[in-house]
Amino acid sequence: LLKKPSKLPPGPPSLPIIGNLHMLGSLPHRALHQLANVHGPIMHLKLGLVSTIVVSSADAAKLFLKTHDAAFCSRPKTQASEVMSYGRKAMAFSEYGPRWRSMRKLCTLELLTIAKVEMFGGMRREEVRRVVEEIRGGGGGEVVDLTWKVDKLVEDMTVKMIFGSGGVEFRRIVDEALKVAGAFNLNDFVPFLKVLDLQGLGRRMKRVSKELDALFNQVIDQHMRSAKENHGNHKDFIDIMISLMDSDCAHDVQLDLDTIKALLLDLLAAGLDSTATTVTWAFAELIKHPFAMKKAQEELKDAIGLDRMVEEKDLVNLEYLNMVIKETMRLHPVAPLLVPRESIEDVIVNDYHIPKKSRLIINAWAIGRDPKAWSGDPEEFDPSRFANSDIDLSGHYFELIPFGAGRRGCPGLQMGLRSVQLVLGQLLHCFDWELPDGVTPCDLDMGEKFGLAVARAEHLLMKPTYRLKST
Ligand code: HEM
Repeated sequence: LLKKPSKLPPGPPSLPIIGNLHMLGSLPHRALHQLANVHGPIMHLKLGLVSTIVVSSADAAKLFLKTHDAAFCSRPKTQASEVMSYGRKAMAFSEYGPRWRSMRKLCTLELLTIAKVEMFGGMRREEVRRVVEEIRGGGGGEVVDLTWKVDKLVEDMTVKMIFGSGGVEFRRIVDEALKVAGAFNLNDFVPFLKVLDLQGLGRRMKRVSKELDALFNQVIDQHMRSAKENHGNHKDFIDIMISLMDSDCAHDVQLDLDTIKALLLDLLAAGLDSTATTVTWAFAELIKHPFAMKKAQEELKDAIGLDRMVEEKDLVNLEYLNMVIKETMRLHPVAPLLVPRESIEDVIVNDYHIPKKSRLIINAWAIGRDPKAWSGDPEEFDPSRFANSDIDLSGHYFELIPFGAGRRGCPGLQMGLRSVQLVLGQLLHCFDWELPDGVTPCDLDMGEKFGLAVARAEHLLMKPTYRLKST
């Protein structure tokens, strides 16, 4: 913790301010990590007009996300959440309160249950197999843009799960929506700049939300027309939501059209890039660490054999693959600063007074590198650090929180993790992977691109060779 000021005002002191908006740069998780190395794991920054607490160690994260979770469980009002999320009608960007609680209940009990994860298993199986065949059809020896392939595969799986089907136009609109929602928006930190809209984000938000709205109306309308023929047989999330519109068990939510559309955007924003980005980071690390790649592939060969592809029932037996995923998420959490929180009341934390409506940023990226929490070299990719360790991704181990923790922790963990395991496992099992001629693992650029999910700056180009015996 920062040292307390020597002259204390009456009552608990405020945390002294040590930084401002200019210090964040283009990769804020890295800049904040450096600041924390100097000022400690709990810092107070003034970002524009917003008082922001930044947390950068496992112990401090536990303090805010467990001990004081009830006080820090809201989300700040942002321009994107207001303009694009139908006045914050859904869940991910909504303020804490009875409405959020009902929406969360609806999501966890109706949409993101283990039963629904299983229900979409057949669809995932077909989609992943189709991409394996596509890559194999390249004849071998040809360079594949793995980033693009994995992005497209996860997009197809997510869109089928939510909408049943998609389209090219859809991708363009959603990409733009994610870009403007993920941008660092000055208007959120210096509200009087909103009228000037210096970055042009406000205008882009309005434009894209209009396009999204038209698209959502079109797909919901199609689903409503075919709902009668489905006879209660739900094929995707929209079917489920439509059936809940008239039902008694909508968990106290008035599931109107705007709420459904806001929820669709939440699910797309949360589900699309997070899964694909994790898979490509894992591939990049495995290419840089051939020993780990070999070990993961040998485990797949021993557990499954080279006569068939991976099935979802195999995934629980793939201990090393799961360690690779944890290690990837430790070093490359897709949301390195999680999703910002806001305090709903005045709180005293470690003798410091933190006023109501303070913003809370949890630097999961820095926590994954906290030398007090991780032995050896925390910067080194080493999946075996999880051997004989109880640490999992559930949010109960604060040194590893890529899905967040506490009341606002990710409700899509099971859904997201299952897709990551299947896509990564299948591609590692079906192919041997090499870098294109003349490129060595040391040349591989590990630069990042900041956004709603922090992806690799460069696409990953790889040469696959089919590895299985049978078709
Ligand atoms: C690898 C995959 C994923 C990762 C790493 C991830 C990560 C996260 C993180 C860090 C948060 C913020 C947690 C916090 O504030 O403590 C979050 C929230 C959320 N995630 Fe995920 N997520 C993933 C997949 C998914 C999927 C597939 C869905 C649903 C289709 C989903 C739905 C949500 C929702 C609705 C929230 C907002 C929860 C709330 O505010 O109450 N996520 N996720």
